[in-house]
Amino acid sequence: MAGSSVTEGAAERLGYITRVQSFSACHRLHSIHLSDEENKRVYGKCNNPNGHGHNYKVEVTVCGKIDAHTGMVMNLTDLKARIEEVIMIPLDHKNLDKDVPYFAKVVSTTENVAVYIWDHMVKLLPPSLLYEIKIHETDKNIVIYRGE
Ligand SMILES: Nc1nc2c(c(=O)[nH]1)N=C([C@H](O)[C@H](O)COP(=O)(O)OP(=O)(O)OP(=O)(O)O)CN2
Ligand SMILES: [Zn+2]
Repeated sequence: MAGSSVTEGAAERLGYITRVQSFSACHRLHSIHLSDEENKRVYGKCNNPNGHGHNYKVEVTVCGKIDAHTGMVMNLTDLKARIEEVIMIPLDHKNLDKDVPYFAKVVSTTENVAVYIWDHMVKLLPPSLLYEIKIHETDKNIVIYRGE
């Protein structure tokens, strides 16, 4: 089109960018809202008193306009720094239930880990930029949270 360029065209386009981060942690599925018997019934082997571990893989996706001047939705190096703050420092090599105060009363399901990450990440990013937190708890168990 006359008068436009590839760079100008990109200014109106939305991009989704994702940074992947792995962390290791242990936990036990045990709800303070359930009796010991109910906990055993609901969570089965995951209610084992001494817990179990995961190598979680988290995908943090942001969505926004591709800036005409920088060519970026946001600098992935900045996203990496936020991930360090929100995921690695508080969660990596931790016992989620004992080391992370948030999970003292909130059961450490992967759904709730995703909510935890969303709630902390959203405060550190420009408004409306965070799109999705996807967590691979195992190769087969995957949870998505989009702030809804
Ligand atoms: N809705 C949820 N259900 C379960 C969660 C969860 O976070 N949200 N978590 C667990 C356990 O923590 C557990 O670690 C899952 O283990 P497991 O079923 O053994 O994992 P795999 O499916 O990968 O194992 P395979 O035996 O290879 O199938 C349980 N439920
Ligand atoms: Zn587990």
